[in-house]
Amino acid sequence: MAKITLSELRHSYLPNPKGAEDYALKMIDLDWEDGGAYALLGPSGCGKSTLLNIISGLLHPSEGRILFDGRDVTDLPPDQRNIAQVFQFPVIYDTMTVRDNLAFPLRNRGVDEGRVAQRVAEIAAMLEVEEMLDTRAAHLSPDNKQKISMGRGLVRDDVNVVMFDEPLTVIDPHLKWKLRSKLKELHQRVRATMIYVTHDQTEALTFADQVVVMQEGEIVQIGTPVELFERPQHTFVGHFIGSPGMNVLPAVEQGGAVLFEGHKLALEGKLSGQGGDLRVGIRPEYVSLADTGLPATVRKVSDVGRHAVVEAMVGDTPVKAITSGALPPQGEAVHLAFRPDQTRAYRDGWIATEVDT
Ligand SMILES: Nc1ncnc2c1ncn2[C@@H]1O[C@H](COP(=O)(O)OP(=O)(O)OP(=O)(O)O)[C@@H](O)[C@H]1O
Repeated sequence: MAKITLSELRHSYLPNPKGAEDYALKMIDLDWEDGGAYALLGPSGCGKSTLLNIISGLLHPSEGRILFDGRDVTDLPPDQRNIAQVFQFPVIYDTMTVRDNLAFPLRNRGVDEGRVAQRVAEIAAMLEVEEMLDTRAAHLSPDNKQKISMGRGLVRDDVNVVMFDEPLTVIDPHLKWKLRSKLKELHQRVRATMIYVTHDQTEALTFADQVVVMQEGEIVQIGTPVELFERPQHTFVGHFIGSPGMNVLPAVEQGGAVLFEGHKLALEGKLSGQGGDLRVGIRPEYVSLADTGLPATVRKVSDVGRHAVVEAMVGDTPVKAITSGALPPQGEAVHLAFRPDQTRAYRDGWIATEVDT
């Protein structure tokens, strides 16, 4: 396994790119540490596949270098990069048995049969597919085919990185959670460097120790699932992660204070920077219905099981609060309290409050 360094990477699909908008990847500087479990998370079109294809060598970046353990591999073709990849759709040989499918990547590399048998047995046990080993792959369900496809990605222990590209797309929803936690467990056992690409926050947060969040060709935050939830560095992260996402509210600055709909807000710390489009971000988990606070009118209440989401209008702006207490009826006048240590300012999307560490 290897540490993977992406240094000053940019990529444009256009022959003569001009402005930043012509780049599918704007400027990526990133280290993937050896043995880490990473997720690359972002909406459709943000550049995930472009980045993955650059790492695997299917695509040559317009600018920048890719290093594996410090060795420059930018000009190496995919077959010399020693990468295992698991795709959205199963890549297996239908006419072969499960055993031969799992053995294939090893035999292809000339691994001796004793070691092949041992490794296939280990992977089959981890994936709990031992009883299928002699079944022809054509007879497997789509879920099991994808499991075997994952097994093929994990069977070699000499690869630099295992990359998963939306591997649960074809999996039945009720089996997804099982395979998700299985993959996490597999990473803990094999300790390979793994990159899991997805647009699904639950998949990313369950699998990864570190989540790399992308938006429009840029990395907006790298952090643990807790860090992304607790202190979003960008409004996009706050909104994209969480259910519902962070409230992102219009704000104005007045004499060093931050006002939302004319009300002064207490923030987590000192306001930093200046100018730009000022917003306040607070997660619905940290907004509560209280006796005092911002006057609001309830617009909608959605009971989602263990808690409810109350949406209330403060002036012209809707604010969401997650509450488990008594639910107010629609149209009721209420007060909203914001937890100050979870209330942050953002300028042009980026965090603009400082906390003492
Ligand atoms: N072969 C291509 N030629 C031209 N533009 C492309 C090509 N592939 C991707 N793009 C553009 O590059 C940007 C990033 O696309 P990319 O496929 O990397 O995003 P993604 O995050 O992987 O999206 P998805 O989850 O839908 O695959 C998009 O604007 C896309 O339209």
